[in-house]
Amino acid sequence: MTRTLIHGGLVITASDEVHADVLIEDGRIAALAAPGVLTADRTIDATGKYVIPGGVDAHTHMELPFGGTFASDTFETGTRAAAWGGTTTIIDFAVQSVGQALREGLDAWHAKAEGNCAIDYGFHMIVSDVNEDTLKEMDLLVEEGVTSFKQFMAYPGVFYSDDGQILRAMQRSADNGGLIMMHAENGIAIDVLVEQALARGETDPRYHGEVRKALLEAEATHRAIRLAQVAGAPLYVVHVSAMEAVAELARARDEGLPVFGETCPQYLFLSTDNLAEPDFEGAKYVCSTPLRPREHQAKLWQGLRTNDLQVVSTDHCPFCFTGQKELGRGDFSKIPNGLPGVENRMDLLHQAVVDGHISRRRWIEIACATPARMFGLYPKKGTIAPGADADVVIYDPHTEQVLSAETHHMNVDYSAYEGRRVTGRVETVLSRGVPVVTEREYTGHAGHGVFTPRSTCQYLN
Ligand SMILES: NC(=O)NCCC(=O)O
Ligand SMILES: [Zn+2]
Ligand SMILES: [Zn+2]
Repeated sequence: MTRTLIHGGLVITASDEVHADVLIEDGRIAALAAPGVLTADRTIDATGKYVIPGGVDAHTHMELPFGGTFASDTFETGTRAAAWGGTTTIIDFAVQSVGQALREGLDAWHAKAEGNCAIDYGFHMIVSDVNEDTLKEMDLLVEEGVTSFKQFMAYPGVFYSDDGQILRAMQRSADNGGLIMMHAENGIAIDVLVEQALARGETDPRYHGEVRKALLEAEATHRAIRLAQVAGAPLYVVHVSAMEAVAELARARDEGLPVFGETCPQYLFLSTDNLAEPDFEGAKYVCSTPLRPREHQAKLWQGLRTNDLQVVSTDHCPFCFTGQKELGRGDFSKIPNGLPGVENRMDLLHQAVVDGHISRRRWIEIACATPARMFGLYPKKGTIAPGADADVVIYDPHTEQVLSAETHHMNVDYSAYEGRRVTGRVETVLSRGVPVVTEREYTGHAGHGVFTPRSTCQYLN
């Protein structure tokens, strides 16, 4: 059994910052000790670097079918890119199509992922068809480690659930311990506004942002919160972008309700200015919930600082500009929804530390520890402590890099952050003690990553 020592770095977790050596044995963290005390067969020098837990990205969509095409990252390319960006666990969304059993959808996602992943992975289950059978299946999924379920108040005719279906799923999750994750936008009202905009000849990407109004995100967020309250269930609202939705979450949390919110780097760093880029370039930034005017960003940062928002995930859902985003030329509603970002999250959030939006420990909390706790993976994932999986990143906080499609590893022909200069860079990544990225060379392989069953949300126990 090889013993590896990470020597001389600043170990940062959600709760501590300490100069310590980290001993790894048998894929797990064996000990932390004062520098120089421990010895091992192999030593990684982390002098002047941060030693942080591998990122936990709780919201990805590899190979998602959407709008007549598929998200362009496979589990192989997407998890490799995640590793390059310092993320060592993803939780992807298996899809139940209408008329299908949950089991069928989940098995299909296992088949896509198994043997192909560079890093560990889990699944949430998208529930598109709430009926008696589906509700019973939810209990079984919780038992096998798929403990969270996404429902959509948007996309009528595709993923959409009405309020009755949502309430029934929430009641079930209140019983079986599952966590409902909500895409909170009033999709019925949005579809009316889409039709009216197109009838006026408003077809450019920027109209995607105009019809998907902040008030319709806030209204749906409020409705989801109250439905969860009636059901006696906890609630996690995904990809929050509107400040009015943050206010709904803050109010509910002040009332003591177990509601949680996630935002994404695109809402913190990009805006409707990007959606308005000419020559159809705005299509690169079409996602739902949509990018908002800049003034929303300050409220999202504030929400992250005050813990009204708890998690930053990517909602990584890449579509190439050529051939995929282009499906919506002349009709913004046909642009496949989603942005690439699984490789960029840890760096962008480190830049937020540099810019003074959050502290170093909060960086690790929102990107590693809290998503692990929220989705039942802690302390196996999300921290550096004896017994935890040795998912560790050596992070160079000083080197500058320029984000670009020329250099990224995601299987997509553009970067949403093209040309952006950030300070900090992943140097080495270990997944269960195995080097996946070694001094900026890829040393991982497809099939190293394994399905990781999860317990229920650890904020409710
Ligand atoms: N977010 C987005 O635009 N695409 C992925 C699907 C979803 O999360 O709603
Ligand atoms: Zn969504
Ligand atoms: Zn998503």
